[in-house]
Amino acid sequence: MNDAAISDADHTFQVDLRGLVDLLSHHLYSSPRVYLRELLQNGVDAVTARRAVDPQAEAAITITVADGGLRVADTGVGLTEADVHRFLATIGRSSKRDALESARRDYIGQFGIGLLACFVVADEITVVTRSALTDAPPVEWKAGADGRYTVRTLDPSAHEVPGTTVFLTPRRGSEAWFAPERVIELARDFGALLPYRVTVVAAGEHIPITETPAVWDRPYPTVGLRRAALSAYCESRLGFTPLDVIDLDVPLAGVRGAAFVLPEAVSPAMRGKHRVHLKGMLLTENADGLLPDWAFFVRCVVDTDTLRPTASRESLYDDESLAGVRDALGGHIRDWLADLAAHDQPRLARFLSVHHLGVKALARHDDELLRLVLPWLPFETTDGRIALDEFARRHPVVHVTSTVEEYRQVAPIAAAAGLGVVNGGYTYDLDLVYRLAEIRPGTTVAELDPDTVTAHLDAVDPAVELGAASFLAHARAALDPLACDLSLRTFQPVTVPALLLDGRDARGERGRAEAEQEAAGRGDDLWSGILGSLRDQGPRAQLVLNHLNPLVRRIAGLADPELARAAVEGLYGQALLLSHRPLTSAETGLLGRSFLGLLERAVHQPNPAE
Ligand SMILES: Nc1ncnc2c1ncn2[C@@H]1O[C@H](COP(=O)(O)OP(=O)(O)OP(=O)(O)O)[C@@H](O)[C@H]1O
Repeated sequence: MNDAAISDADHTFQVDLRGLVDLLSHHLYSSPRVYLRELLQNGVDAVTARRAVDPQAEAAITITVADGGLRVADTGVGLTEADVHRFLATIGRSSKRDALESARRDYIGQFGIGLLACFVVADEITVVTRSALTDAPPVEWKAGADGRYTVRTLDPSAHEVPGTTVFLTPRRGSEAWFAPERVIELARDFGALLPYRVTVVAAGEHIPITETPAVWDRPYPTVGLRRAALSAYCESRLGFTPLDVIDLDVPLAGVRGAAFVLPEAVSPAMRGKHRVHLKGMLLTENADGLLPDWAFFVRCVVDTDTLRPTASRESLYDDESLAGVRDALGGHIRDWLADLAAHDQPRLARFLSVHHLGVKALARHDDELLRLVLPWLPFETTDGRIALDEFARRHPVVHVTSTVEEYRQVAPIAAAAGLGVVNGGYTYDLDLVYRLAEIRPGTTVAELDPDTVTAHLDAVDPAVELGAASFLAHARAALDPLACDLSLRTFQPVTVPALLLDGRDARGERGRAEAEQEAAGRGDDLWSGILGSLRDQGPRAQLVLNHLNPLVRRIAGLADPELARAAVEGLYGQALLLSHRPLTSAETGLLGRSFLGLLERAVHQPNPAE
């Protein structure tokens, strides 16, 4: 044999089973509890395979907890000795993958690694199996976590009927996974919806595990009883009493189940936590991606026979089928909402009082739904917390603020002056209010801008304006570098001396003015020149002084330029603080200057006693 012949020889990969089991237990499965799921699943698939050839064959899986160990027996198809070598002893090989496409869809398993999950809790697996397809005697397969296995033929009396029994003894430290109550709990969790009868036998007692048909598939005499049964199911499986129950049924994707409306508001960021069964077997209690993001107000329990699991079988494979199911389930939730809007407004109102945020998120992308739920969606407005549609009926021009602070400060004054204002500062509200114009012809939506508010405030008597001319000239000169105009008006309440109005554009202008000053401070003439040239085009903020306010009346009479400047800067600063906006460095400087200037004047007043 020459060198070339040696190097060309075929070699076979060796698998280090210990390394593989370590990988599975620490990186693939989230908990050793999956060992029971894999055993159950193999039992179910084996029965399915047997029933494909013998539809009348018994279909039962019995888990017996005894002597600290576990025995899982099924009445499935069983294995011949050749099958044992081929399927049990070959990692990654699955008889289900070899099956015809049509039959493959009936099985839960597909990867050929599930049995290894038993090595997460046991050092040895013993399988005694007898094929239902041949007359071959039973075979025993004993495999160790070190990768060695033995196969021997048994006397027919060792397994009198076809089927398979798997024996496990816990590894030291894993005993808790074999405790009867733990086994019953795991079996119920994973197996309650399986299509064949599953029983746990512990201390001589036979405990039924399967509760089929699923609660959503059972017949009920009335709609009320059905709701009550589903609510109780939600309580036991998801831990809350739902506000409402929505039936889910997507026949094309073989998805059935229910969506339960959460009784309390949750953050839109809190998604997932859906319970998904695959052909009855619980896949995960934490499925994400099953519903559109906007449907964060429901939790689902579904059974599906088309969605694909990942190899860990603990989440759904994110593919086109899942996307299709997500759309279809989203459609169900939307239809439910539309139905409430049309036929059951009290229930809709109860739902909206908890989940209006979710519905607003949904309605933003869905005109039809927006039209449907709009009459009941609550918004904060100057007419109180009312529906947008009702508000639009009262106010042909709907003014909206883009921040909560702006609303708090300006809306009461604007409302007193006869303007209708909606607070657009909360999540989604601004978008929705603007969309109103498209959906409701004849309605105008406008940002609450400084000019509109000022125009609605009562002008002062021309004689008063004339008397304050000197003060106003000094004050305007003081505010000009801040890109702010000044006007004198009267408005309620009298306790508010000044109102600072700056729409979104004016805020941009304030930023520009700040940048210009900074550039000038750095001696950057070119940049400050460019910024300066933009100045005249920029919208300006408005400081509106309230001539009903006694302090303002006195200030308006000031003739001393220095005092007038300090006073108006003080009023500007106070109005700015009330608006809760972040201060620019120029504004912080102005506030400090004005406060100290006024303090200085206060302490320099001649003492009448002297
Ligand atoms: N109880 C059983 N009865 C009959 N055959 C079985 C049984 N358990 C396992 N097998 C055979 O052993 C093969 C490997 O099983 P294993 O659980 O490792 O993988 P799988 O079920 O095919 O796929 P998955 O990794 O997705 O669970 C199966 O395909 C099946 O042929």
